[in-house]
Amino acid sequence: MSQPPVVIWAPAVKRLLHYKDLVPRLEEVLGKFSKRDSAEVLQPVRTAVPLQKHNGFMLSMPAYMENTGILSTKLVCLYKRNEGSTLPSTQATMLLLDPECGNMKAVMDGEVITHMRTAAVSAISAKLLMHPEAEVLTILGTGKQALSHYDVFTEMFAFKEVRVWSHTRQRADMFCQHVPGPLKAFSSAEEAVRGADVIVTVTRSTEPVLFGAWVKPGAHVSAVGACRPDWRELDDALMKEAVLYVDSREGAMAESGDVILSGAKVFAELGDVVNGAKPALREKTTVFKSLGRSLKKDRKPYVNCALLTFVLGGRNGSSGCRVCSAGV
Ligand SMILES: NC(=O)c1ccc[n+]([C@@H]2O[C@H](COP(=O)([O-])OP(=O)(O)OC[C@H]3O[C@@H](n4cnc5c(N)ncnc54)[C@H](O)[C@@H]3O)[C@@H](O)[C@H]2O)c1
Ligand SMILES: O=C(O)[C@@H]1CCCCN1
Repeated sequence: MSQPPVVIWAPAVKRLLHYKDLVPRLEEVLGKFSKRDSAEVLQPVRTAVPLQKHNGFMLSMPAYMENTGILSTKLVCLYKRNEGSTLPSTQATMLLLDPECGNMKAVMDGEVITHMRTAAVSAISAKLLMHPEAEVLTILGTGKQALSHYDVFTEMFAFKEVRVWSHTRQRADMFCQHVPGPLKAFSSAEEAVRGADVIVTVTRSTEPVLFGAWVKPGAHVSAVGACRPDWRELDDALMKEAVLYVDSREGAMAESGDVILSGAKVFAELGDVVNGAKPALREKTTVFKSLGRSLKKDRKPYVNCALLTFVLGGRNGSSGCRVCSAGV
């Protein structure tokens, strides 16, 4: 009989997972994914179950990395919470299985993983695409993703100024009180954005919150919210003017309202840039549209929780996963 799975909850994930390890591993897997080699990263269609009664979705995101020996799935519940709700809008669990015999090796909290993975991929986009002398970072949104993006962007880059906007001034002020380091809260998104070199959009908005007319030419945008085909965070002007990078072409065409509804053309995947197959056009205005997974009804591999199991549960010789052998 197989051993019961190891349970790794949020405090342990926080202890184990560090951006300095996560960022290079994610960069490596983004590159592997863009080569479309199914022995490297195979992530079939993500299934989305609408929870109409509760205004949400349950997403099932399996992944297999044959060469690395990783089999996993992430389950995400995504809710459109009412304003003022204290419940998280995104909740996630990860299951790590042994690909040799199918037994479950670990059950992991997926919330911290989702916060950190998403922010780390945005930071990779900035590393590759922002102007090398970028000085001003603006974050639109003040939730969980805003915090993880603040953490990794300030760890990796030396911005002279960090600005934050939320759709209520109170939220922006609260965010500034809770994070260490100098931050400026703004009541107007336009004022927060004008002159910024890097802009991160991490809101639950379904309408544009960032407009091309405000964006400084040559700025880099990491657009993280709006993950449904009819949701927007960016307006048409920005989507059409900017050079568009995505995590997956298939995902962007299937899921991103910003891409689908604006008719913008994808220039490259981040993995293409990592692989040297496409250039990083730093001097242009660039948008990285982050989605993390695909709903498209095809069998193309995709990348998301595979990235995290690669980091958390990479094979350690023949003895099984690092997480289990570490006995966490
Ligand atoms: N791309 C990815 O891989 C990925 C991963 C995780 C989350 N997300 C998305 O990122 C977004 C943020 O996630 P989170 O976990 O930080 O959520 P959260 O609920 O913690 O924070 C959301 C923020 O959006 C703000 N907001 C809500 N409605 C708004 C509106 N109409 N206009 C402007 N701001 C509004 C809230 O005040 C809050 O600051 C969500 O859309 C989520 O689905 C994307
Ligand atoms: O890839 C993810 O994990 C997230 C979950 C929430 C919606 C957007 N994508």
